[in-house]
Amino acid sequence: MKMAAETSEQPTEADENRNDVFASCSFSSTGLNPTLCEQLKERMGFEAPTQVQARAIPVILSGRHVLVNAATGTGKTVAYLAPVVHHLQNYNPRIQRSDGTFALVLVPTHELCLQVYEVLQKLLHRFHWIVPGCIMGGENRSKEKARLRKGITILIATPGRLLDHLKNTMSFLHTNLRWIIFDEADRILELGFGKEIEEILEILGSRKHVSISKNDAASGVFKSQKQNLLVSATLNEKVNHLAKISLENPIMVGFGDKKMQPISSPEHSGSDRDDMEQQLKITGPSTGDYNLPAQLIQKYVKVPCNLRLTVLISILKHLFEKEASQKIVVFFSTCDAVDFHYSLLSEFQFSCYSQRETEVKQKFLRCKTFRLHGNMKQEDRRTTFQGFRTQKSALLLCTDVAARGLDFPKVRCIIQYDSPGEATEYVHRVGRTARLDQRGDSLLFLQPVEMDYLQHLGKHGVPLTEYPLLKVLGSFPSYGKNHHNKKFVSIESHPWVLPLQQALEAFILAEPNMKQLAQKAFCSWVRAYTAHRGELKKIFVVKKVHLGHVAKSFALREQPSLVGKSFQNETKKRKRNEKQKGLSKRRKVVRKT
Ligand SMILES: Nc1ncnc2c1ncn2[C@@H]1O[C@H](COP(=O)(O)OP(=O)(O)OP(=O)(O)O)[C@@H](O)[C@H]1O
Repeated sequence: MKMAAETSEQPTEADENRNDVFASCSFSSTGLNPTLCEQLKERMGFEAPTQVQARAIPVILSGRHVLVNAATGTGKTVAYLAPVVHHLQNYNPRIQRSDGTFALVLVPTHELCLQVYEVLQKLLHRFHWIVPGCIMGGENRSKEKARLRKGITILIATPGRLLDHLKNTMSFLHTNLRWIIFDEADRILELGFGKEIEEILEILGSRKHVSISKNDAASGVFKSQKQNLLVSATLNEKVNHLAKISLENPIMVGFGDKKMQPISSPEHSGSDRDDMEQQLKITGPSTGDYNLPAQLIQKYVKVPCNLRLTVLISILKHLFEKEASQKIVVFFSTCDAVDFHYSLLSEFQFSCYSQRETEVKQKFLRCKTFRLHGNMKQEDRRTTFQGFRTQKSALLLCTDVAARGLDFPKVRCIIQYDSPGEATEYVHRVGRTARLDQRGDSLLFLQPVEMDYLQHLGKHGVPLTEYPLLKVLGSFPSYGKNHHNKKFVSIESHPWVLPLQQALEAFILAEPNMKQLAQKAFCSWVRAYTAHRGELKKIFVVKKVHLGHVAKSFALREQPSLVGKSFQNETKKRKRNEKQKGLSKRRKVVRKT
C-alpha cells in the first residue's frame, strides 16, 4: 500500500489516519542497519516507520533509557526490538549462543510472549546467529532449562517464570545482559509482579546505581552500559517506582503530544538531562488523556440489567448479518462468564419467525466462536490464539487476558459486555481494533445505574456516543414482522426482546449443564462486581444492582436467594482455599483473568 504523500490523489479519510500513524521518513533515516531495514520492508512489508518508531528508534539506538508511550497498535514492538537487533548484529566478533542472554523482554501474558517472539523471529531472519527464545509460566520447565543452557540471545519472558529460572537454572548465563524491556510495564505491575520485578532487577544487577558488568567483549559497542526501556499505551503514575529504580536519566517518547513532534537528536536530548529528570514523574491517570486511535468509533449502549444477555446476542447477530466476514471480540469480567457464554452461543437455537415447537430452529449465531481466559489449559489458549488470528470471520469471547498487546489482524469491533473498571483497561481493550490505520468500532455495555462511568472515561479524554439500540432491534423480523417503521419507546416491551429472553431461559432450564454454568457465572460476576476499587467503587455498587435481574442476564429464572446460597458457599470455599494457599486476595483476583 502506498502512502498518501506519494500519490497525487486527494487524501481520503483512511489516508489521513495513515498520515497520523506513519512518519514521513524512511527506516534507514532512523539509523538502523541497512540489512535490517531491508528485512523490515521485504519480509515484514513495512514501507515506512510509524510515528512512534521514527521517534523512539534513534533514541533507543543512542543507548539512553527510554519510556515509550504511544497509542495501541502503532508498532511499539518493532520500535524496541529493532534497535536491539541493530546493535546485536553489529557485535564483533559475532555473538555466539554460548555468550548467553543479551536482551530480555518482560511481558505480562503467555500470548504476548508468543507474539513478540514471532515478530522477533521475522526481524532476525537474516541474522541467524542471534537466537530468540521465550519462557513462560505453564510451559515445560526442563525443556526451557535445556534451551537456556544452549543459550538464548534475546529472551522474552513472563516475570514469574523468569525469576524461577534466575534462581534455579544454574546454566542460565546472563552476565552479558545489556537490555531489559518492560512491555506493558503498567500491566506487569498491576498483576502484582512488583516484588518479582525488583528481585529480577536485583539478581541481574540492573537496579539503578549498581555498577556495570565488567565482563565486556572486544567490541566498542559491547562495552556500553545497560539500557532499560518501559513501554505501554498507558504508562501512568503506577510505573513511577519501577522507572525510578530501573531507569537512569530516561527520555520520554510520546508523552502529552498526541501529534508527535519531529525526532529530536539524541545528542540534543542528552543535554536536557535535568528537564528529563523533572519530567520523569509521570502524573495521572486521574486527569490525563490517554492515546486512543484517532479512527476508532466509540459507542456505549444503555441496557437494563435483566436484558443484557438478550441485547448482547441480538447485537452480535445484527453485526454478523450486516457483515458476514468480520472479527469481533467480546470482553467479560470473569473466566466463568466466558465459559457460560461460549457454551450458550455454541448451542442455543432460536426461530425468529415463530414460537411453535414444530418450527425448525436454527443456531442463533452461526459464526466460528473462540474463547480465551486464564483458567484454560496452556495448549487450548495457544490453539485459540492462533485460531482466532488466522480466521477471516470469527467471534472471540475473552477476559482481560486478551486485552493487552495482542495483535489479532482485522478485528472490526470490540464489545465490552462487562465494564473494564480502570480507564487504562478500557483503552487496551478497545485497542484490539483500529490498529495501525485500520477502521474499528467499540461498544461499551452499561446498566442505567452505571452511567457515571461515562464521566470517569470522559476525564481521560475518552468520548463515547450512544448506540442506536432500538433501531437495531427494530431491524429483526420477529414473528414474520419487520418492525422497521414502528417506534418502540422501550427495550423491555420490544416484540423481539421478550420472546428471545423467554427462549433463552427455557433453554437454560432444559439443560442442567448449562444451568450449572450459568449459576457459576452469576456467582463470579457478583464477586467481580464487588471487587471494584477506589473511585469505581462509587459507580459499580453491588447494592444498587437487582440480583434477580443479574440472574436474568444469565438466563436464570431462579430467585436470587436460591442462587445466592450457592454463591455464599462458593465464597466460603474460596476464602478457605485462599487461606490455605496463603495467597493475597488481590493477587488471586487479578492474576486469574
Ligand atoms: N512500520 C510499520 N508499517 C506497517 N505495519 C507495521 C509497522 N510497524 C508495525 N506494524 C504492524 O502494526 C501492528 C501493530 O503493532 P504492535 O503490535 O507492535 O503495536 P503496539 O503499539 O505494540 O500495540 P499495543 O499497545 O496494543 O501493544 C502489527 O500488526 C505490526 O505488524
